[in-house]
Amino acid sequence: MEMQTETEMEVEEKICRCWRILEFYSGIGGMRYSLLRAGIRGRVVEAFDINNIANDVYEHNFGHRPFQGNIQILTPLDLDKYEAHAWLLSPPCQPYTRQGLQKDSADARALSFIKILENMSHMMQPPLMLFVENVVGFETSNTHKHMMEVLAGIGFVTQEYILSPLQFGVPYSRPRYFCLAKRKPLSFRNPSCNNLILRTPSPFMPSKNNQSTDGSDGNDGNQEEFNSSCEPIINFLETHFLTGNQQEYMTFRFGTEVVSSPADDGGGTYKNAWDIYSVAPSLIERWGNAMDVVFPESRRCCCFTKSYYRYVKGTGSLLATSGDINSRLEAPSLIELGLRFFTPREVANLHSFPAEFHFPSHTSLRQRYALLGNSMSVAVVAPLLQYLFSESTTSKIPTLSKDIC
Ligand SMILES: C[S@@+](CC[C@H](N)C(=O)[O-])C[C@H]1O[C@@H](n2cnc3c(N)ncnc32)[C@H](O)[C@@H]1O
Repeated sequence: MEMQTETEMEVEEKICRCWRILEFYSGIGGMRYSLLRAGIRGRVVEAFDINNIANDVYEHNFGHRPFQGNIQILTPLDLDKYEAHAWLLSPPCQPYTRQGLQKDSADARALSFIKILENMSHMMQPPLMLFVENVVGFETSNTHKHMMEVLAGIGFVTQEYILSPLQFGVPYSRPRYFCLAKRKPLSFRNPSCNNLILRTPSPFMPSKNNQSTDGSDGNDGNQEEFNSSCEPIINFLETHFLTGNQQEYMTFRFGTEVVSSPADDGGGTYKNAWDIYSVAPSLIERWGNAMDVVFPESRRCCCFTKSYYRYVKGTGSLLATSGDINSRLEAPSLIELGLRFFTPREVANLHSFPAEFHFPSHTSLRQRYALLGNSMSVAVVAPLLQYLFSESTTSKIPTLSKDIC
């Protein structure tokens, strides 16, 4: 009995030591996987998303169904009740994408984010830390300007980054904007980066994998420079889709270890995988010139968008299953390269989602691609979160100390 009480106390103490975190626009849980990978002692006290299917996936993987509804309806009082120390937000990016109309704050999809920012100014206890993810282009928007004004008004100090998985050894080009904000008296470990937009992870990751991109165009800096330090795409492929030669290559390079998950996506529904992932010759004939073709040995592929698989132009790379990287030049036609789409599991691997991540069986292939396309790179977000939560010692916590021992 005594033992039992002791254990309970330990458990309670552990819970007490957690940061209380809110995850807005939770989707399929990219932020939550990043928190896990970062090893943050935090508890997601609530997640919020309007999308039913995204919430199914989140619940399937985390055992908790996010609050389903429009974030816009949340009041300062509602938000205060969560007593959260940190807010993680990845609002819709369509208002700011280069391909879109760039309606910015006039786009209805921007309203919930603007509303939640404004709510912060009216809260009794605004969060102590904030993390925002969006597309490149957000940093020049009106919404961004408004965000910075609100944050400054309630005593936040900020650091901003534009980073891509290519800078973290992952052969995947997905540059994204990130804002890290801490409310005074909390401070960043590296305050010399306050009020700057940086294109390098060096302030928080001074290691061989990251390379300075200061002065780049925001699209990934010097691609060739990154390519040499990235793993080959083959490491992210489902091994049961590899050809005999490619499997030999894997065995030669990595012994018998299987790097990517060989499992199907949870439901076991897609047995004739080759058929559903191969690119139809008619599509190759029509759009071949616009296709981004990569090989298993390639060390870079393009960003997968939510329209991948529905469209081939500009939505993500296609994988050549015959020949090698030199074949692109030698092959008389793209059709000979045996092009196929990356599978959802492979896209998840390139997003650095853990092998335990699965889709519930009722989600369709298109829904899986759409949800993944909206999600984020855990390889990039995890170290950013680690940096955000570091140096936030309890002695500096002004008012919300009751949950932190
Ligand atoms: C860019 S995605 C974020 C995805 C998420 N970070 C992930 O890892 O999957 C934006 C998400 O916000 C949700 N969303 C958009 N507007 C919303 C609103 N007004 N209220 C609640 N959720 C919203 C969408 O359903 C979508 O899942």
